Amino acid sequence: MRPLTVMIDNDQRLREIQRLRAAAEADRESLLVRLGKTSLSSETIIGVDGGLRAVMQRVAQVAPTNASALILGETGSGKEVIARAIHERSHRHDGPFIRVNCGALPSELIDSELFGHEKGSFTGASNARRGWFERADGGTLFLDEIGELPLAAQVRLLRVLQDGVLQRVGSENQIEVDVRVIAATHRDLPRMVQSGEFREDLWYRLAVFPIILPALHERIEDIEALAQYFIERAARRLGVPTPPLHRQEIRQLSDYSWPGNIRELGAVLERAVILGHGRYLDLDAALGVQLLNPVKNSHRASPEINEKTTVESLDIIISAHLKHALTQTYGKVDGPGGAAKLLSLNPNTLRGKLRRYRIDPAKYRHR
Ligand SMILES: Nc1ncnc2c1ncn2[C@@H]1O[C@H](COP(=O)(O)OP(=O)(O)OP(=O)(O)O)[C@@H](O)[C@H]1O
Repeated sequence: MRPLTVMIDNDQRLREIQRLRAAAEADRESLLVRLGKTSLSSETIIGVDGGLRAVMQRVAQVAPTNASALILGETGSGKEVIARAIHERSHRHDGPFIRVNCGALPSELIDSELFGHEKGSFTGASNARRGWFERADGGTLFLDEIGELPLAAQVRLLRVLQDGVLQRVGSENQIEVDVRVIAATHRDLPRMVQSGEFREDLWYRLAVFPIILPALHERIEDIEALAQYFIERAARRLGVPTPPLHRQEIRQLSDYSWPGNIRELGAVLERAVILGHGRYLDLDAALGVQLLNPVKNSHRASPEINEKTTVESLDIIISAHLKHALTQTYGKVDGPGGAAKLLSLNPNTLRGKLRRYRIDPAKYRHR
């Protein structure tokens, strides 16, 4: 009979493996949703004639080849959109496009997830399973957040890329796969190579064709078109009329630093459409929430702070705060339940502020 402690260890390990499998399964579910109709087709890439012109030229050069591509860019800057564009413009466009988030793979399951496993090859492997490489056969495998892949997995990935064959976990058989790999990361891979966190041979293999995606603050010329696109999309989704986008609002969007890039822009504009009930864009309030979020803004806020942006940001925050109070009081300024009481301000002082920030309380009465 086995000692009790060993049995407990095994049980715990099995439970842990099952938990990890469930987590991987959940990630796969979200992946499949992304592969479906929520995915963005290349038709809607904004900026192809603007800030993405050089990137799209690179896409056109690399797409018809079978070369690996490496997309480098900040979080939310559109790396997946570009990976998909390469796939759609390649001769593999009828094949699968599969995105795997390397950062979300539990380290114990990386091999099994990428290369598959045979039945009984490890505790919990009750069935044989094809890995993502096999599933992407004839198509493109998009390895997102490649910088998160542990060194041991990097070695095995390199081997598959070089030889075009893989072995499932627990099998001696070599399986041939025809997969084009596109990798992406927001991390500084060359620095990781220097520090030994990323293998140099894999870097050379992947970086055959690097594509550097500009951050949103480096392609301000696209802000208006992107904003218009996101406003229309939000209005359509919410079933409300499309509110107009004014010059002053475009300026306001252009002045912000966008640490979360295009994803953040989309979220801010959706919030602005919601807050303005489709009648107008409540950009002050939508951006106010963003500016009050110190975590998201911290990494780029400091070098850009100067007197002008600080004063402007403060104005935006105060104005958002006043609007928020008026939303809660349905436009009532003084008396019981009024915004003055809520803000502990003298009603005349509040009226002065509302005039200064050109806020009309009447606009909030209908809500
Ligand atoms: N050029 C573009 N035109 C329109 N929408 C875009 C464009 N680029 C990105 N988006 C949208 O912005 C959001 C973020 O894009 P995407 O997921 O491709 O960024 P990412 O760089 O891969 O992000 P992460 O680093 O988090 O993986 C998505 O909703 C995408 O549809």
